[in-house]
Amino acid sequence: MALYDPFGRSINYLRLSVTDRCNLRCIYCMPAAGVHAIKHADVLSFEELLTVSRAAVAIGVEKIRVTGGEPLVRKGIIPFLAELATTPGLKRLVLTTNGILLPEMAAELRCAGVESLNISLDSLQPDTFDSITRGGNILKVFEGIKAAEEAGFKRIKINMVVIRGVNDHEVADFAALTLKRPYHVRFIEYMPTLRDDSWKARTISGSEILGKLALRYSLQAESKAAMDGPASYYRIAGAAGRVGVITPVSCHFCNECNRIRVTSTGIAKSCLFATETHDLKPYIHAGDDQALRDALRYVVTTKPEHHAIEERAQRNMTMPMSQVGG
Ligand SMILES: Nc1nc2c(ncn2[C@@H]2O[C@H](COP(=O)(O)OP(=O)(O)OP(=O)(O)O)[C@@H](O)[C@H]2O)c(=O)[nH]1
Ligand SMILES: C[S@@+](CC[C@H](N)C(=O)[O-])C[C@H]1O[C@@H](n2cnc3c(N)ncnc32)[C@H](O)[C@@H]1O
Ligand code: SF4
Ligand code: SF4
Repeated sequence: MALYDPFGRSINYLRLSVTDRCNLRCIYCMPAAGVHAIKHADVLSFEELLTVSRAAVAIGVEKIRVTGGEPLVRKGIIPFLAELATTPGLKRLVLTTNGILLPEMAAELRCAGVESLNISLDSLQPDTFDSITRGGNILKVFEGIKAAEEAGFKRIKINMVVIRGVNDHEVADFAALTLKRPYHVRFIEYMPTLRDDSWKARTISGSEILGKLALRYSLQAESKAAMDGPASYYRIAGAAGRVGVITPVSCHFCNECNRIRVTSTGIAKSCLFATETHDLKPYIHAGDDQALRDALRYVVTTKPEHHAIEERAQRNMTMPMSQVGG
């Protein structure tokens, strides 16, 4: 069953946040003091998350990306993923993680039926990584990537949020990772989701990033596969992997948006930046699957044509990504 929004976009992708908690505190995602943790009682149980997922698949979702917070810190995540993977009609189950817990969990994730991993890594230098994540141990992420490869994950995507003056000098080094390994290294434009009066100076556009890479490498544009997310991809001549840019700020992809979001508290959002939210809990708690499906269909009808990042930033509207799922 195909699901379309009012702008004719096919909606087949759900980003499901399973927790707001995290073992890191990245400077662009959470305030220094962290965010007020949501009470356990307000977080959907795994059974409830499965109910939402099944309803989404029943109305046309074919791909679910599990995210957070850090999805791997939630106790019981592996059996949950194994159950989710068996949802009839679900074609692809994927997960986004900061990689810290992958050394011990990569093999279990693979066995549970997760098809591919997106791993966030914003620096290759221990000190810079430590200051971006406020204390993270980069060696765990390196080990995690290795463990994911050993576990048989074929398509490992590495996400780097590029921030001017912080890590932009590492862009070419990240691209070099694709020369020998089949990684997809994606450069993400920094979005002002927390209060940041100098965000425009700190955000580096996808085209500037590609310009930097073109100084060192010859890049060939690559086509996208069905159900792919927002990245545009390129290959350095002869490289095993590819590089990509995700340009939420310069807004090159809202016209092909294919997704809705549900948070760990059962709040559905039609857009990452939507101010209107839809509480699914009443339908989940009532055990009314038909009403839940109708509510999700309604969310799709409220999808905006594009985001309003600038207006939000001007009005100092903040949104820790750890609560929405990125
Ligand atoms: N504005 C906007 N940014 C998004 C959206 N989806 C993903 N992003 C950005 O892209 C980052 C990386 O997202 P991922 O979790 O790796 O997922 P993805 O790139 O959508 O997924 P795949 O292409 O399926 O691998 C997010 O953290 C956001 O910064 C979206 O719908 N809107
Ligand atoms: C919110 S995290 C959740 C999953 C997991 N904890 C991780 O870091 O991969 C998902 C993605 O959001 C991205 N993100 C968070 N805040 C962002 C911002 N202000 N601008 C751009 N990307 C952001 C992160 O880099 C990460 O790739
Ligand atoms: S980006 Fe991911 S790892 Fe970093 S603080 Fe946010 S949720 Fe945690
Ligand atoms: S900003 Fe909103 S409309 Fe644009 S791609 Fe993201 S979720 Fe879709």
